Amino acid sequence: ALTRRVACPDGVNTATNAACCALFPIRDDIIENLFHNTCAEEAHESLRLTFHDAVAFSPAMEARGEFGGGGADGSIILFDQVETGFHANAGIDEIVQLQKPIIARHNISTADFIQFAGAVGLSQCPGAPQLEFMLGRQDATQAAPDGLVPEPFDSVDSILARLLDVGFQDFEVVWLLSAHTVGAADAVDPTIPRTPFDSTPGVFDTQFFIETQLQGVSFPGVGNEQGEALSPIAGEMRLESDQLIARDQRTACEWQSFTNDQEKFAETFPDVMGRLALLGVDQSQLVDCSEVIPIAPPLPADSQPHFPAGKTVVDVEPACADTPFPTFPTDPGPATSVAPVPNL
Ligand code: HEM
Ligand SMILES: [Ca+2]
Ligand SMILES: [Mn+2]
Repeated sequence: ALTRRVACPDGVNTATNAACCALFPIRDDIIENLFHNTCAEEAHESLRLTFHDAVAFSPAMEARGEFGGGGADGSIILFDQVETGFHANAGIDEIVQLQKPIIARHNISTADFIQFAGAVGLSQCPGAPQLEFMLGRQDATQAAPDGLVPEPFDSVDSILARLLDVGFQDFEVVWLLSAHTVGAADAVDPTIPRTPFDSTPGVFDTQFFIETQLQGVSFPGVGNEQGEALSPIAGEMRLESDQLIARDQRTACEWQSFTNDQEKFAETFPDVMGRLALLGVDQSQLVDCSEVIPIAPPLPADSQPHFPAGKTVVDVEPACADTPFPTFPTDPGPATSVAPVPNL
């Protein structure tokens, strides 16, 4: 069936719902002036911000009669004096300060902007699936309580329980952690800002799942910081939580299943990110504006799942009892060393 589209006042775009027209100039503004058309620090931090705003929501606390946070309600920016001080939000003040003036120059709720910017930011990353964007969140009237955002030194039990509280099963936590394929750490070891979680932090590929299954051999900086595990290659950071979730019996097979399955991202990541973006949100008035989210470029033509140079299957610590670890070609050349993510 043909979908009736309305012409937007900008004379350029059309939309299935007129309410979505307002998003085109915001999208173009942030692609140009926040992300600089690149999947780098600002796009990565904007994706992380969607999680830290939304996951601060606890039905378990509400059931005990306590305020459990408002979820995807913009509180992390609206009450940034409180929430950027939480230990789990270390370093998030930088993207908050970059997003604030952009929100001020557009007519959009802070809650919507955070989720919108995360989805648009991800579209800058080759290989990423298109995320849904629903418009119409109400802004927070108070800060979220501390203690709801998982930390990299938390136990697997605690991380899985926290995410189950907001509706995610064990295997869906693995789906969510695909985000770390475009990520780096600034605060885990502050002497080495923007140290990536995989060798391809500018690309939404499966390398994160392959490389986290390699035996860790060294620390990239000072070493052995809280929440840090040994990493397999120079310049790469491994979070203790990623190390443990990759090896836990509840999650290891799901983790391994991503190593050679780029297509799997298309059906899994939008599902869990779409639900994350609606935590705590009154869904009765929302408008689907997913059409405004760009389609990410494809992976580079020569890109294929691989072991980093110097690594082979003997370096793998397989953790899935059901299925052998897949084999991959080893990149040629001297041992891979990863450069910090650019800060634009
Ligand atoms: C479930 C447990 C999780 C833990 C313990 C965790 C922990 C962390 C930590 C410690 C960092 C580094 C922060 C820094 O030092 O700058 C990080 C980065 C990041 N996280 Fe997570 N994370 C989790 C889940 C998620 C989820 C569900 C998302 C989905 C959006 C996500 C997205 C990101 C991104 C995109 C970055 C990179 C930010 C950048 O490169 O600047 N994380 N995470
Ligand atoms: Ca990657
Ligand atoms: Mn960062």
